[in-house]
Amino acid sequence: MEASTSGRTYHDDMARILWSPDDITARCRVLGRQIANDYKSKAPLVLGVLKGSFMFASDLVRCIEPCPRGLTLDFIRASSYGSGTESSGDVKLKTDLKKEKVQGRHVLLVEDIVDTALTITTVSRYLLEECGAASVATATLLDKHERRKLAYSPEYVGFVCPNEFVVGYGLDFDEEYRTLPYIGVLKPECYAHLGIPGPEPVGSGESGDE
Ligand SMILES: O=P(O)(O)OC[C@H]1O[C@H](OP(=O)(O)OP(=O)(O)O)[C@H](O)[C@@H]1O
Ligand code: HPA
Ligand SMILES: [Mg+2]
Repeated sequence: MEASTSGRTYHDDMARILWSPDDITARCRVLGRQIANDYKSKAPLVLGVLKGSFMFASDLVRCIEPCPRGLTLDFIRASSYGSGTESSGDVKLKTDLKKEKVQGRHVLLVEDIVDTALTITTVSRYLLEECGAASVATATLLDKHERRKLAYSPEYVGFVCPNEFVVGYGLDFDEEYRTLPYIGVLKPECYAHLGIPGPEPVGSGESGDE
């Protein structure tokens, strides 16, 4: 289970839950129907961006029905946050995708979150410019558009995410909390407990209340 050595669970570390498992399931169904309709005359190559997208990709693809031309699934690894709450700015890609498998394909990237958009931009450029994809679109569960460093508008968005660091349902802080079945915000003391300063508070509000 998710208990730490002290007997605490990940759930105990949550300050607020933003989206429940039911909220997420409902959005997966809506997005799956939209994607099925948009790709009905194409055979998309759905590419999950690991690790964060592992739960969303798994749930979303089961909702993409019907797909009369077929749908193939693969993954690409991209990381830039390491153990912190800010992008390092250096997006490291790891993939064993064969370029010829991507060439001429309509790629649908699946992301857990688009935040600064450095990751999705790097992955999209790689697929279009180096692999010759015919098109690249993105389905992201969360869109934290307030934090963009590069302009990017994902085609399919589950939820608009407030400007806060979120965890759960694939999203991690220092590799933890990915297994939570919902998405939420950690208690501030969790960052101190792990020996890393917490994210900048939202806005400039000195009272801490929104
Ligand atoms: O828009 P951006 O600011 O680039 O942030 C989004 C990316 O950050 C996270 O990946 P991370 O580097 O944490 O790797 P992970 O998926 O293995 O957790 C997340 O899964 C996205 O891929
Ligand atoms: O808010 C976030 N949480 C976890 N990982 C992330 N990667 C970008 N933004 C986030
Ligand atoms: Mg991460």
